[in-house]
Amino acid sequence: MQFTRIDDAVFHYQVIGAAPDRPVLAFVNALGTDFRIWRDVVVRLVGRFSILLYDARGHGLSGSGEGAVTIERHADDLAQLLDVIGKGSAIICGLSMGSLVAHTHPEKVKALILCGALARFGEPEDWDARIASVEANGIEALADTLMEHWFTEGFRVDNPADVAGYRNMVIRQPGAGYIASCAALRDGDLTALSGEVAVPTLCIVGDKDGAVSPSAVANLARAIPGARFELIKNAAHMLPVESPDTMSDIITAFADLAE
Ligand SMILES: O=C(O)CC1=CCC(=O)O1
Repeated sequence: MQFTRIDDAVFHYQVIGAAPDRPVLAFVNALGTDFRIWRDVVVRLVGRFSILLYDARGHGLSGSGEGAVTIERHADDLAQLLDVIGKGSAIICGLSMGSLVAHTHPEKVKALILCGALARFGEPEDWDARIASVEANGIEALADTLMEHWFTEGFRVDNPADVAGYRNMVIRQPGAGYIASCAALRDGDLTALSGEVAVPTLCIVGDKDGAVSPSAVANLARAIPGARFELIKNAAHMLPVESPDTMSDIITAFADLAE
């Protein structure tokens, strides 16, 4: 199956490499992306894990549903999707917005991998300005800036087709879904939850991340009891695209320790 209904929306998902003896590894997307961003990591990890990929509410081929979107609502969707595939809990790896979603339902989490993660992203007025900009001019007006945040200059010079493709991905996200998740990010603050995380946790960030500062991610790791921290060299925000070898090595080593 590739689609399922959760509450008021249809969700696009895939389970890859399912086997009863393999730990479940669920990937949770960043704002403005769909699950294709994980492809190069998934192909490296597929024999080791049962992998769940899905498009978040209002992204990719998943529907938006009605009403406001919050980080908690995104997390409820993930929790229900794990139930749909018959898995009570998983190692959850979230990128950016996905990192907030990843640790909102502790009962569903065996271990956490938080990539380009913060407990709170930006100031509310920045999100309001972004929402106003997308309402007025569409996502396309942001796309070049996003590419600079997502990818290092070296990657952009060496891989212009990939960058053009991911630019297409972001500008083709449903505008209403993108705006709804901007509002979720504006209102989402998991600072109080960070100190309560009780599962093995790894925080990862690229040293050239243009969306979050590596030192802020290091601070998040310090706030989470026992969390490890990894800085990936020569990488920006879109770690699974720019650094799939390093990402998959780090994920495998962490899962070995966490099991
Ligand atoms: O879109 C951005 O600016 C970076 C970002 C913040 C949360 C997220 O998922 O992406």
